[in-house]
Amino acid sequence: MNSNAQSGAVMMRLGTRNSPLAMAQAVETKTRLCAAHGWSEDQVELVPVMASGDKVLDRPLAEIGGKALWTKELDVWLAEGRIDASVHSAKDVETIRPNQFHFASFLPRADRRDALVGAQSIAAIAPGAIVGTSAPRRASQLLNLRPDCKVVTFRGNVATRLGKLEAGEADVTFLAAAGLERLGQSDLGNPLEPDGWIPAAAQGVIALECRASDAETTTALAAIDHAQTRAEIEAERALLARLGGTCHSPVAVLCEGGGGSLFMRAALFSAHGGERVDGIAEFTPGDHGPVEALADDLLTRSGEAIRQLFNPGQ
Ligand SMILES: NCc1[nH]cc(CCC(=O)O)c1CC(=O)O
Repeated sequence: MNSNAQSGAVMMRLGTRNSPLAMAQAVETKTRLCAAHGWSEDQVELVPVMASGDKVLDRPLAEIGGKALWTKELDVWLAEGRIDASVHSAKDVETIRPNQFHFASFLPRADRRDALVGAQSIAAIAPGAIVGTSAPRRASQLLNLRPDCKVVTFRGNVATRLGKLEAGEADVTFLAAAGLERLGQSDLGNPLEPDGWIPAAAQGVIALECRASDAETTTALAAIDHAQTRAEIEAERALLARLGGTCHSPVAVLCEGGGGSLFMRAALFSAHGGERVDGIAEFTPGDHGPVEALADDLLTRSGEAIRQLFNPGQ
């Protein structure tokens, strides 16, 4: 960060992926930073960085390297000091991160739900419909509820996926309601209530990472941290860490609550949705004992078809 506070000096360089959704998230971050610190627009510089995850679009992320493909270029830029902080979709950030970085801020959580595009509800999907998704959690959860559906790989940014739907490559797809909202396209999706459909860990949240050694940036970012969101995301990530979940692991988790108590529901699925294990936990923010106990209990109750998709203890 630039310690020279003179008017007009760039105070922070924010690295971001260059997809339209990532850019919208970076703009939101910049707006919040300027409001919190009284900086003008040109005092926060957005630095778009092309991520490998945006280059290879013909294969599922889980096959080509997982969530690291969203972070590795930004990580290099951050480590080399070419940017002061990275803007991430919290859901896309691997469970285990380099020690030299830390999450200095989580912005207030937006809509956490998945939305269905092309059908009103899971029950309303036409029998035998083709559903486009590359997310193991979405595919397995869908097949658990609707074994008659056929899942096909669907990657690319939001516009690409909507284009594939338009072109008839699938009848239905899922998109994060938060993503549609940030792109001004909420009207396209039908959000699914968490009672019947559990979203992904950290969905709907923008996370800001900086170098742990950079006290100035850490302090500046802390001004826009949202405590409730942090409590939820840290708990959801603690569950993933305890499960040893990877991008191949169909795990759904949602944490909500307030007033000093958080409530978590989670489910694990087998690859084709034939098996499913559900559980809940209640805990106080920061006390992840019950969350870890939930992870252990879910794996204990799981059969081999689910357990083989997780690496607990790693
Ligand atoms: N993996 C892609 C991705 N990462 C974050 C979002 C949406 C925004 C969010 O969840 O914060 C999306 C798109 C989607 O799942 O439809």
